[in-house]
Amino acid sequence: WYMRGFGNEFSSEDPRCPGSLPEGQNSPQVCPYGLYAEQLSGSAFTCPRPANKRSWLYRILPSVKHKPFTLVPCGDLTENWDEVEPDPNQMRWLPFTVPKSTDKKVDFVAVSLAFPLYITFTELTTHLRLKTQNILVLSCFRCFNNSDGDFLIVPQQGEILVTTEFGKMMVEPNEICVIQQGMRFSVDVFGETRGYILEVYGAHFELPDLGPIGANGLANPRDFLYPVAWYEDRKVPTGYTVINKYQGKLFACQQDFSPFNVVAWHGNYAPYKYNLKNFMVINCVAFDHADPSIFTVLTAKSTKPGVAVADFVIFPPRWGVADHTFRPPYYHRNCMSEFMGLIEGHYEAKEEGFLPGGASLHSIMTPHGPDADCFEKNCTAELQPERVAEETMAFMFESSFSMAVTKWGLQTCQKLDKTYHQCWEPLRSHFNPNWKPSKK
Ligand SMILES: O=C(O)/C=C/C(=O)CC(=O)CC(=O)O
Ligand SMILES: [Fe+2]
Repeated sequence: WYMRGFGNEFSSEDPRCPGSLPEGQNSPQVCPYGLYAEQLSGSAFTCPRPANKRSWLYRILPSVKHKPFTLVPCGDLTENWDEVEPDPNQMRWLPFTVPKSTDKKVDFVAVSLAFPLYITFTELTTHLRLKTQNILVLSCFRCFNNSDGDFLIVPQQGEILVTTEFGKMMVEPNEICVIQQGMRFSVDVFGETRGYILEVYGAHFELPDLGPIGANGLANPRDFLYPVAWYEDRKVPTGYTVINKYQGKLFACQQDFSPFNVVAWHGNYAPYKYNLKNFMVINCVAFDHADPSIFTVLTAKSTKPGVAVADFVIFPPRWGVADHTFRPPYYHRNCMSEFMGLIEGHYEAKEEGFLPGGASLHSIMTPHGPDADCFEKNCTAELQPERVAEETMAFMFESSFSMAVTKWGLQTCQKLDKTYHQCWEPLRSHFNPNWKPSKK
């Protein structure tokens, strides 16, 4: 089970150790059950209260007890990290291949982090993440910790079991989870598994402000689920590896016990999950296509008011009812970068070619919009109320930063759809210089 809310002051004890959370203070001289107290700070100590994030962990051994970190050699996990190529073209990728469990690099760390699709070293990275069965190995003997930023994980195929210092979360397609900077975690999969990861630096995800919408709507705080404390007191004499991403490089260290040894914790800095089906969709009920910001689930704000490092936006099933309107997304150029993925179904602006497990990238100011089929169909469609995106879940990582696509994304993955631009080629001029407004 889980605790509900968004960024609350939570507290949780593993039921095997009642009273393990110290009463009335964070750092007693001796903690209950002989535990160590450890604070994890997700914000500067002096951040204003609304942004101040920290948790207190009460654990069997503190995380400092480990052998020194050493760089994971290049040519292994980080080989795809620094080759980046700017390219303003519209890009689309066919569904990414799920590596076979016999392939060499197939745990969460190896597969997920070795293949960044695009990178800016300032504020965010998108990883296209694919993985498979033997992540088991990872959860028993390896965990991961990101010192650089936060991960937002979007499983697309197969459920994942995320074990963290705060407890366990089962996350299935149509759910997302967020694991913040510094949290140790591992991932188990149960078959062919694929998903997307967005990494942001320097900001945590928060719920967007609602302005005139009012106090309720979009993603409601009560639908976010936080894990409850769970510990294992497991010695690993053969060595447990902690992998640490620090300044864009991977480091590994050994310790002789499981890091998932937190018996109790309290605080407002913890991982969480959210089911996208709980999103309260708001849409136009009169005319015109509303801007996609109405579909923002979570936002990582930059220091400029209203400008996000990255927004996580979804396009869920809903009603389309706008009168005298071209209902699909309009043609546009955007000062933000738009990376899209598809969890299931058919996206309205691209019925063909944009497939579950694939992706598209429309970079800053790169023109894009509905393909020719979609345009022709929708200028003549009879405008009845109709369901849009039934059985579909598309999403967008939208960022104010420009992206450079890695060599892995351009070549190695072999999924770049070189024909993407052709979906707009049939668009033809309908211009008629003799057009007259119709008499009312
Ligand atoms: O309002 C929306 O529904 C989407 C808005 C978008 O910007 C996403 C796209 O750019 C879609 C696309 O044409 O690929
Ligand atoms: Fe767009």
